Amino acid sequence: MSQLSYARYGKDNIRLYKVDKDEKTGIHTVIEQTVCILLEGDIETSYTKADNSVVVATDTQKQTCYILAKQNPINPPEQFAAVIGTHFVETYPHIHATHVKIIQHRWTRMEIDGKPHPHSFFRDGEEIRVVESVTREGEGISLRSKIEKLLVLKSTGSAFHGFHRDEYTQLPETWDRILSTEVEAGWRWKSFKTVAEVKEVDFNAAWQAARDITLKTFATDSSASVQATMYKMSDQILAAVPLVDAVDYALPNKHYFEIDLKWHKGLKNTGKDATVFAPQSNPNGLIQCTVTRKGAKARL
Ligand SMILES: O=c1[nH]c(=O)c2[nH]c(=O)[nH]c2[nH]1
Repeated sequence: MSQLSYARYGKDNIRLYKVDKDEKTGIHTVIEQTVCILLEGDIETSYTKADNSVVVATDTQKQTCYILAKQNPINPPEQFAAVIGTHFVETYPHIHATHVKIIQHRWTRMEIDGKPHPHSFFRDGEEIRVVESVTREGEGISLRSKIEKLLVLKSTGSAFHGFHRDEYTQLPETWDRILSTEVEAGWRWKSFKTVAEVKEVDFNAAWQAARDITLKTFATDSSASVQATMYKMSDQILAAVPLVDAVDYALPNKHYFEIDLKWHKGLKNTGKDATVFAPQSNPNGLIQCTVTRKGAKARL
């Protein structure tokens, strides 16, 4: 009658914290992550025949995550994802693929009296660093890194004019508008054969470069549109990180509407006189793109 056509299982929302304590200087470095592990393989009978002998319990997966975190660096998260993924594929002959997602939360070192504090940190926003990995038996490790939930706004330096007009168009052209978005930026790495190969890569430098390029381009570009600005960002990340094959952005356009206040004693609050705006929750524009190197296959 029926057949199992998709099966993955594992542990989600494994919360993990690791501290590195430098004995000489007394400086602590902390990392907090949320890990998801999903396994694939010859596990059909656990669904179709109640055969638990093929099940590496999700609790075992969680315990393994803690042990691997004790035995290995968990920063950069790309490297830890590869370590976890490879462990399951190499340890269990019937497990053929591991999908690992790691969300790294921000703990930024406090500055007290102008000096970096050795062991105190604060959460400076909701921005997260994300890694998605797939380790497949015989096929190596594929990695995608992401920045998510980085909220930015510029109060000028953005225009939107010259767009298609017809009988459905009401939006006026603008040469000066507010631009705000919550950045979701991803970069896909060339595939790696082994964990040793992954360990050679400076993922933290790439994350820093992608973040710096995103912020600098957002701030300094005379934006003709979200589309044009995000393409410039993608292009620069591809140039800065040679091991990256593809860069993608998904940028919501978080609108700020002008409010006409001339009904009140002729108050001027539109065009160049606009200072009070109404931030909109929804609907919002949503602009997406993937940019690859010339000659690479497009995946639109
Ligand atoms: O940068 C923009 N891109 C669009 O496609 C668009 N559409 C729209 O209404 N406003 C904007 N802004």
